Amino acid sequence: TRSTRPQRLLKAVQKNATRGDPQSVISAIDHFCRHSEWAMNIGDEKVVNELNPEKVLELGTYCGYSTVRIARLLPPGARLITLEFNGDYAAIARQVIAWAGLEDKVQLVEGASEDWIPRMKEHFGIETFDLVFLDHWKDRYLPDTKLMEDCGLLRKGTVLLADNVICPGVPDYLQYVRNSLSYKSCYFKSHLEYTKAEDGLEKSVFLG
Ligand SMILES: CNc1ncnc2c1ncn2[C@@H]1O[C@H](/C=C/CNC(=O)c2cc(-c3ccc(F)cc3)cc(O)c2O)[C@@H](O)[C@H]1O
Ligand SMILES: [Mg+2]
Repeated sequence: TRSTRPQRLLKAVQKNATRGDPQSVISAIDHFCRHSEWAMNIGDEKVVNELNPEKVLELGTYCGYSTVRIARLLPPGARLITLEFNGDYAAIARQVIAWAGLEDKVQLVEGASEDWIPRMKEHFGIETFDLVFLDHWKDRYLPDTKLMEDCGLLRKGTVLLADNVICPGVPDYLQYVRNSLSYKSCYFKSHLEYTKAEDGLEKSVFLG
């Protein structure tokens, strides 16, 4: 059978990127997807650099591209937990993350966000997160945010960074974080990967 797109992405990484060099993994994936640098969501790097997070949660790993982009900026000892419930994608992402040499900063959990968010304390000993990157099914951003609130995983100052708030768009989530008294929210205009369409990230700080 024909290889899948994620399998071809992994091959491109193994062929064109240098083991242990996260930037070369990012460039190999950018090239594979015909991204161009200016189209990238540089918002995620700005937020990570400013925040210096110790504990990061990513919802929706896919092939691990944003995982590598974020994990490579983390200080030593910091940890990124990324949740992916599609076994094929999780298998590819594991190899992409390993190729980047970031496996000791990243914990990929194969499972659904709604099942694992309530288990962060007892399973990973995590009380609260410093940064959460939302990039999974768009209709799940809001329920999972409310679940994280209910599980006490957000502390005063926790940053939620949501991808694709314009395209494909997450209207219910945006309405919530922009109108809730518990968040201070702002929008990073960016471009949608692959195209020149406008997209953007929403950065929302939990106020406790
Ligand atoms: C619901 N709980 C969940 N728990 C764990 N993993 C979950 C998950 N939901 C989804 N996932 C996983 O996240 C990933 C889903 C991502 C959804 N993303 C998009 O649809 C998306 C779509 C576009 C896009 C935009 C424009 C366009 F024309 C075509 C595509 C751009 C993006 O940046 C996107 O992130 C998959 O790997 C899926 O298996
Ligand atoms: Mg996305």
